[in-house]
Amino acid sequence: MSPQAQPLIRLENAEVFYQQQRVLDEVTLELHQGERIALLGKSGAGKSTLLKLIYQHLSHTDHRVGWVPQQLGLVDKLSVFHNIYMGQLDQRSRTYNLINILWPRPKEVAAISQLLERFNLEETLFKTVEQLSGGQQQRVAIARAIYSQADIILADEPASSLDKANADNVISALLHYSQSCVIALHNTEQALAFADRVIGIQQGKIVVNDHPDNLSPAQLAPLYDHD
Ligand SMILES: Nc1ncnc2c1ncn2[C@@H]1O[C@H](COP(=O)(O)OP(=O)(O)OP(=O)(O)O)[C@@H](O)[C@H]1O
Repeated sequence: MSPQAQPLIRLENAEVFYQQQRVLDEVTLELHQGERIALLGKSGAGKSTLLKLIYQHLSHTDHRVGWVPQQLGLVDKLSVFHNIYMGQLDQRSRTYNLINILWPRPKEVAAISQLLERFNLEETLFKTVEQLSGGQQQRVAIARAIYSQADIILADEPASSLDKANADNVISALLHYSQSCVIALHNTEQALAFADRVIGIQQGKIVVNDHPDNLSPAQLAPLYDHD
């Protein structure tokens, strides 16, 4: 990345309040194309709030954002195919969408099946989301963000319901398919292994913002200390 590159977004002394309580405080941050960022901090530190703020800022740009919230945003009564297909609804004509919703075309079925294989979900293609486990649903939400061909994926603890093998697989798929991503995590080792920047939040303030080569698990441990 060239240091002169125009950032995707820049936050300067950003604050967020919920009911007069400040939950993000003086956040100054730039995100650049191509960066893989891990967001760390204990529960309630402000990770989701920061991701939502980043999402709001990106939605005012031309960049396509793949958004994987903690609640996943899937439609329970629809199939995995339909949920993932919805990731590209705005890129296709209304007629093509209608045809695929009623009679999924072999081309789209093949593309989505291939993605599902990456997540060990190939058996679930025409199951409804409500028939899947929490961890399977989490992987479907990530597959949908990838299928949407986003410039940047914002994922809020995408590996929280997964065992280590699936969690590693999900993170590596996110890295493989996304140009840029910001991933909120609780696992410091995972963050140090994949990210090219680690941002640590404590009580709404950014207290770490560095390359993993300059950080150790011991340096990140205070992020998880009790208040
Ligand atoms: N809608 C809301 N109304 C009031 N307070 C909120 C709201 N959403 C979050 N908060 C508060 O803002 C603070 C930051 O919450 P946030 O969800 O950003 O933390 P987090 O680091 O993502 O936590 P977790 O790891 O548990 O998801 C917390 O104190 C939380 O209670």
